Amino acid sequence: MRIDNIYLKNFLSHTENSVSFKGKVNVIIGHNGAGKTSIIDGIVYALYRESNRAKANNLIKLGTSSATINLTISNDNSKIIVKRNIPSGTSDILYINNSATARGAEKVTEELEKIMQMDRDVMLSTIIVRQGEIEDIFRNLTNVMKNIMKIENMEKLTESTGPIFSVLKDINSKLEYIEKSEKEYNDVKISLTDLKNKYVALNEELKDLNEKEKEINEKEKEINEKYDKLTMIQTKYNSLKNMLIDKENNLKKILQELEKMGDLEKNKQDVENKINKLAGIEQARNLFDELKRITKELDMENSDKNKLEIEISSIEKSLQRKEQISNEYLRYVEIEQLLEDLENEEKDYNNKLSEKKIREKRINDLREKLNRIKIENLDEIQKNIDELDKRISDLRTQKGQSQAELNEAEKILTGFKDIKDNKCPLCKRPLDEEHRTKLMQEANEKYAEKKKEIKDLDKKISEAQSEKDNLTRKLDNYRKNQTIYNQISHDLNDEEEKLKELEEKLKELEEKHNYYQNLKLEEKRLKQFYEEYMTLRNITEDYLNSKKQQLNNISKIIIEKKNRIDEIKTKLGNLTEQDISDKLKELNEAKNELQKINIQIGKKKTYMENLQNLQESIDQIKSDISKINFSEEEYQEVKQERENILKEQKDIISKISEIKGKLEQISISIKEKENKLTEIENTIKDKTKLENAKKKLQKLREDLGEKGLQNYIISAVKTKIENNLNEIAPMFNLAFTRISLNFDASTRGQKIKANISAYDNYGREFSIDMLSGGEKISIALALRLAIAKSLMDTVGFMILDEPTIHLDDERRKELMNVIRSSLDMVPQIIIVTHDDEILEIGDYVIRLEKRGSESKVFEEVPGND
Ligand SMILES: Nc1ncnc2c1ncn2[C@@H]1O[C@H](COP(=O)(O)OP(=O)(O)OP(=O)(O)O)[C@@H](O)[C@H]1O
Repeated sequence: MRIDNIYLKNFLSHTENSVSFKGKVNVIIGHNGAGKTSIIDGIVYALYRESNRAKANNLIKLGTSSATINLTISNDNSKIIVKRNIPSGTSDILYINNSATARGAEKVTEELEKIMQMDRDVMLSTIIVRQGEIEDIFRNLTNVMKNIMKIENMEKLTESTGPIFSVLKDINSKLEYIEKSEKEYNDVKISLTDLKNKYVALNEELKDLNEKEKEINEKEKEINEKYDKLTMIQTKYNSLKNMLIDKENNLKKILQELEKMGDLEKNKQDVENKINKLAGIEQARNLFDELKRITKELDMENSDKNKLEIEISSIEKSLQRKEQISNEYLRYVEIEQLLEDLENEEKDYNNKLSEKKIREKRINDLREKLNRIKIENLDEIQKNIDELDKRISDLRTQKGQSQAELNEAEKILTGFKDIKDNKCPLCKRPLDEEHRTKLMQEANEKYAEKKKEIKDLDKKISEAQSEKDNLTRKLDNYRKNQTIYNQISHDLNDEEEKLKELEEKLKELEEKHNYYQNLKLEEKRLKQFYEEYMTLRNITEDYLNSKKQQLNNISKIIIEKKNRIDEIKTKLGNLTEQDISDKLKELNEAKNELQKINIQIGKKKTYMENLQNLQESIDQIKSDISKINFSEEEYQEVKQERENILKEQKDIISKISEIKGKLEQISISIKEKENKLTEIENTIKDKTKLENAKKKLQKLREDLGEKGLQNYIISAVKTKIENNLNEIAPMFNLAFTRISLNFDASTRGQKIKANISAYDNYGREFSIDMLSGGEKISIALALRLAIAKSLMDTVGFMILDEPTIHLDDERRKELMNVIRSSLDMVPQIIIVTHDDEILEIGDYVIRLEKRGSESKVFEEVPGND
């Protein structure tokens, strides 16, 4: 069987890669972490669902949720494809020659093991060699053997933590328990007999007590009947007795009350006499009250009379005063009328007066304004302006002449510049240089002189013009002032005329105004009389008469009241107010007393009736009591006897229940003990069976031990492995003729130890430790292949993951030779390495590179570029 291809999707660092193994020696090469070992992990997972990274889910590429591995393997007859998924499930499929032979993870693994003829443990310890583990086979051989022969399960059976040991432990503890139970059985039996004896004795005692209980019950019945009868009579007797006491008490109380009441009729007569005697005093009280009221009223009338007399005298005075000031009042009224008539003229006078003041002020203001305005001689200024005008005109004429001369000079100068035929532009004669220079100089001088002349003239014109402008402005201003002056003078004349008119009118109004003012003064003087008269205006003769009438009426009433007072006083005589109130008090008390006596008399009547009834019922109760014929002594005797019987009965009953309780308790204990005995009997019954089982298990443990079956199994397969080893080893060109393999079970601890030795031509024995590095690697690989071959017919491939790791240069070279030699035994070798040297022995190279977080695969055949 050889490995053809593996397809990895989302497996560790492989996003999606397909790797073919087309050579004999296939070298997977790349840097650390490039994804090399991941390919081997893929192969192992496809074959056995085995993860080298703790758990299967760790094989899924981070950031994805599932991984896929498709492995293609083949032999001469068939092509097998294994499809696996992680997380695993029903989707795993095994195809043989394109037909699905098994489905589901477990089924696929089972079928594959059959095809490969090798289970996972054998494969992983022989033809798949993990990083740097080639020689580990020497150290682990015993374990490898146990592992591949499945002996470790046997060991587990016999270990002190194993199932045989634990069953034995269980049996031992059961036997120990049986021993203890046998002892307990005897103890229980003795105590059971004791209990049964006690039960019989108590039963006898119970019978006696039951007899006694019957007797006492009879007695109890008899005495209860007697006692109930007497109790009924006693209840009746007691109730009658209580009733009698109640009635007698009531009778006593009534008699006491009647005695306390005394001779009520006589008392009543006395009080009634007293009341009759005092009857007149109430009338005297009324008279006294009337006297008090009238006296008070009389005081008030007298005070009203006094007030009226004062008022009348004041009215008479006021009337007198009114008479005195009546002329002033009338004059005041007259003046008021006159003032009212003159009112408008006075107003007119005052208005004119204030108008006069305003006009006077205005005239003053106008005069001040006129004084402030300056008046110039305008003709003089105009004359100066005219002169300036003439001067400017002369200057302009002069400037015109100078300008013409300047133009002339300029023309001459321009004529010289444009000269072409060398003729004088003025005289048109031939022009020599000297003549030309002289003429030019003259023309230039003239030009400069005229220029200056024009400039001076411009300055003079401008000065004269500005002087003229100044005078013109002044003239304008003076003209404006003159106009204003004329206007104000005109206004002033107007105002003065109006003021004159006003003064004349005021003169006309002055007489009335003076008259008005005099009236005003008089009005002021009379005003107080007028106001005083106004306060008295309602006081009249009629008013005085009505008051006098009122005074008359009051005087009459006063006389009437005085008469009535005298009358009452005569009636009352010497009786004082104190006397009256004392007697009234006495009368009220007597009336209250009479009321109380009447109530008592009513009560006395009811008492007398009750007395009669009570006496009758007392006689009746007494006769009932004597009929009952009850004896307290007899009752007490029966009561005591009954109590004694009840006590005795109670004692017997409690004793019976005590014995019954004890009997119940004992019978429970008897039952428990009997159950215990049956239980112990059942336990003891298994003793012989358990002892036999113990012997058999001890034997089984020995047989399954390393010295027994384990040793047998290993020695059976050992010969086959040893033969294979001696067949394979020579292919590595070793200098040994034979290699032996021994498994000894040590006496101490029963552990099997593997011993490998090599023998040379001379029959000398070499232990593994004595061999060279290359020899060790060769024998280790040979041993791995020998084991593999002893379990399967042909070994199709071998996988070596980083075999050179930790090896020095020499050993690395030796290893490469060994690998080359291995090809004779294994047709396909897959080597994982980061060591370029290994490329030397590879005929197919699979290069791995990590790009980002993804592994990329590049396959190549060395020498084919
Ligand atoms: N679940 C995962 N998803 C993605 N990448 C992972 C996962 N688990 C491990 N890796 C990364 O995959 C890369 C490949 O690991 P692998 O063991 O195949 O490397 P290698 O080429 O054999 O390296 P070395 O020579 O160091 O043994 C590593 O960088 C590792 O960190």
